[in-house]
Amino acid sequence: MLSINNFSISFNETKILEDINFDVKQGEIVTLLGSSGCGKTTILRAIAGLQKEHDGNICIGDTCVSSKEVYKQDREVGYIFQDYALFPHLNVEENISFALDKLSKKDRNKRVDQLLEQFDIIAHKHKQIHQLSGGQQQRVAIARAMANKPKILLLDEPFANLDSQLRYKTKMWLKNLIKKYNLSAVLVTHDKKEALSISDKIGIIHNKKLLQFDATQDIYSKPVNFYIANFLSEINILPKALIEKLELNVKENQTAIIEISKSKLTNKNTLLEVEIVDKSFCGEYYEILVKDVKNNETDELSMIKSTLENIDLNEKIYLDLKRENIKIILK
Ligand SMILES: Nc1ncnc2c1ncn2[C@@H]1O[C@H](COP(=O)(O)OP(=O)(O)OP(=O)(O)O)[C@@H](O)[C@H]1O
Repeated sequence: MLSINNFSISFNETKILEDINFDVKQGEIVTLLGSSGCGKTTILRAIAGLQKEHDGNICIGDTCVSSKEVYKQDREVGYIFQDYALFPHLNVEENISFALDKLSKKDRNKRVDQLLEQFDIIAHKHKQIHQLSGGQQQRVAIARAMANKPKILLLDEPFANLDSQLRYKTKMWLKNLIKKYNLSAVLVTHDKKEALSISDKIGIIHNKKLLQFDATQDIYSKPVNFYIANFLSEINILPKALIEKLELNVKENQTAIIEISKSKLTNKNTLLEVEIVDKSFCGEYYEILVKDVKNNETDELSMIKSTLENIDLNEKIYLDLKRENIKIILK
């Protein structure tokens, strides 16, 4: 449905994105994830035809366009902006009608009422935008983006302005909407939990490049490098002493990692006895400074993040790290 090919872009001679390639199939939700300023919105704007100067091409269905070639109206794309971009001087009905200027007045009114019903905002039809809650404003923005029955929805940080309760509900609602109408959606966010919970596929952008683009489960379980692993999950980097003790084959350009949730301490003997030297509470886990008690020759301390659940601190304490949970990946 949507294909981004060799997409590169510079602003004021500074390269922002380089050779980006990915596809979005019909019915698929793809999330572009990356830190602030990495170029996520720029990709959405280019897909919508709002950012015309770029290299490479963008294909929607069978139509491939490079810079400047096709007007955005032809692209069958609905764009939901981060700040919703509703017109403050128009009411709800007028905001949605605005997107339907090609229809007759009668058809326009009919379609607006249909959308207001569909998005459960009919009661707010005549309200001004400032009279709506954040969640209601978002529904108006989505109704406006859906007005022309687009094939592709572009969503820029769609949950950023909602509180956590509403965020969860809206996420599920939006996911169902996209699936029900078999749309393709590209969503951008810097929130990894959001990305993991809504997406079929995730692309991670860093240092101008799309580092990895994969199905959500795959990118989470098989990150190609440390940046991605660290971005998507809470991990421990195994200290050198532990790598040696576990006889792991870790090359110069590699690092060994394990998720915090799989980094356990136990009172059962695992042969990796440690002494807790210090601990700091960090909410979901503790940062624990441990010393290898078996190795008297070294005073080296290692930091491990773990919970202290089911641990008797007065007994001998051991690290419990299952080999199959340790990943060796590129630095
Ligand atoms: N029209 C423009 N002219 C010059 N620089 C621009 C323009 N648009 C974007 N940029 C720059 O390109 C970079 C990427 O911006 P973009 O908005 O795509 O990032 P982002 O990943 O969406 O960030 P955020 O998560 O903070 O919204 C930024 O450094 C930004 O300042």
